[in-house]
Amino acid sequence: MKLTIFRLGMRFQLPRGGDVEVLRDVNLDVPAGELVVLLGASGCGKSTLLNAIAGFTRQTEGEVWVDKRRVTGPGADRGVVLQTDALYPWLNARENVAFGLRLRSIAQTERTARADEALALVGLAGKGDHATWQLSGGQRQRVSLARALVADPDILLMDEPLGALDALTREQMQDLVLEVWQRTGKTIVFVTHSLDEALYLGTRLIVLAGPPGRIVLDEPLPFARRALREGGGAKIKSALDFAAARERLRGVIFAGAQP
Ligand SMILES: Nc1ncnc2c1ncn2[C@@H]1O[C@H](COP(=O)(O)OP(=O)(O)OP(=O)(O)O)[C@@H](O)[C@H]1O
Repeated sequence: MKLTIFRLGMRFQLPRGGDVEVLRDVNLDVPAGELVVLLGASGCGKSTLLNAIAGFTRQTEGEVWVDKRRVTGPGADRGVVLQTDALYPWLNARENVAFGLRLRSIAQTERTARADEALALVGLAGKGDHATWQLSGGQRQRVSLARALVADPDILLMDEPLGALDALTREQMQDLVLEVWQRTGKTIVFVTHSLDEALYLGTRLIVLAGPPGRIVLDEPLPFARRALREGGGAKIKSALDFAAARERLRGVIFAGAQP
């Protein structure tokens, strides 16, 4: 489903009076099925933008639309995965995935079937009965991803979902994100401050600079589709054009402006 961000601005009130401008005039049109990566230095407003799309915080200016519906709060049309997994320790993996369906009064058999299907999609088939403490960090983030997917949202919002993982697990999870994207065709907005991750995962790259956060680069990327065609990333990440793109991007981020 299409995502539209129109003249979005955000100011936060400061406790001692006054306010701080965190986002200014952000405009973005994301067609259905695109994998958009939001990249920018720490504090430039990436999470603030994602939270506004999720409906967790209300922007002070502008509008967010999912297809023809205006976002005014959280909704089942947007699934969210955060850096910390926030799984309920008293529930097993399947129950964690199915939790949102329970709140929507979906019958137990359907909840179980849908949770198991979502777990299979993230490579955790047969792990539904596992307690959360029996799962590795990567597996816990797979459960979080399954939990976001189980309600079949139109858009998947991911805020540094791989940021807390070790380097090897992170690479495997990047390929999982690509696989899930290919199999589900979801529109994904993925926040990261890793240049390599952004270049590898996105079909479109948005660079934010700030404060106040604004878009300084918006361009298509070829590497994700190449990785899916060629079945893996190691060769792509060490290719000359990937290294050149990384260097150029580094310049953009540190200059905070277009090259
Ligand atoms: N509720 C709030 N009140 C005041 N300032 C805030 C609030 N939330 C965020 N900020 C400020 O807004 C700016 C942007 O924060 P945000 O978390 O969106 O950045 P980010 O790009 O996601 O950073 P990081 O990569 O470090 O997570 C920061 O300077 C932060 O301190």
